Amino acid sequence: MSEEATVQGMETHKRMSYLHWDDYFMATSLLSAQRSKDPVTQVGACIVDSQNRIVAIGYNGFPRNCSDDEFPWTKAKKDTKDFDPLKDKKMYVVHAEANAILNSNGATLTGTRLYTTLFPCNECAKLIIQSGISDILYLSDKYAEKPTYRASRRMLDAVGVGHRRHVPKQKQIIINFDDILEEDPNSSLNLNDLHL
Ligand SMILES: Nc1ccn([C@H]2C[C@H](O)[C@@H](COP(=O)(O)O)O2)c(=O)n1
Ligand SMILES: [Zn+2]
Repeated sequence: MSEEATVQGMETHKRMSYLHWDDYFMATSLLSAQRSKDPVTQVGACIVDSQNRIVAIGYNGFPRNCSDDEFPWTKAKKDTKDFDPLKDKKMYVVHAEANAILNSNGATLTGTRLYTTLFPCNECAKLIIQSGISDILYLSDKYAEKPTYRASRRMLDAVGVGHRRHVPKQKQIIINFDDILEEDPNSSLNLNDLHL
């Protein structure tokens, strides 16, 4: 039997396949990460208040007006003879979590939750603690053993900021613009004509 009960083609019950809150906010973070120009790791973050309202979102990128085409997206290799620390993206990138906090535009973040696609580093942990965020949900912890992430965990644990890996309820969420356009008789837009 289908999830949505129907009588003579009319939906009579609420739709059951709606997104769970945590999946919704993590998906928002993932969507935000898609804005990142970082060729290796795209990170997205979303801050949510106790009433499940999105306060701010962010992704990793260079500071405003620092050109994505002029600043380097490379990682400088320390043990090479032409090592140049100024050619390393980490000198310039604003992390997704930091951008989300900055994008909150002065709203109080006390007691909010941060959804992030990657566990926060130590610098972001400092900002998270100082801004009053009380819980972190993350997807990946791929750098867990690096000192910056161990320091992050140490600070978060010391002050009681909760952190847990988000286990998605849904395996995937498909966004297909075509689905909406196909059911709209007034749409003259043909997605095949788009220049992406
Ligand atoms: N929690 C984090 C961790 C990292 N980022 C950013 C910083 C870089 O743009 C990228 C990591 O690059 P990789 O070392 O994997 O080449 O992710 C962040 O925004 N938030
Ligand atoms: Zn960070």
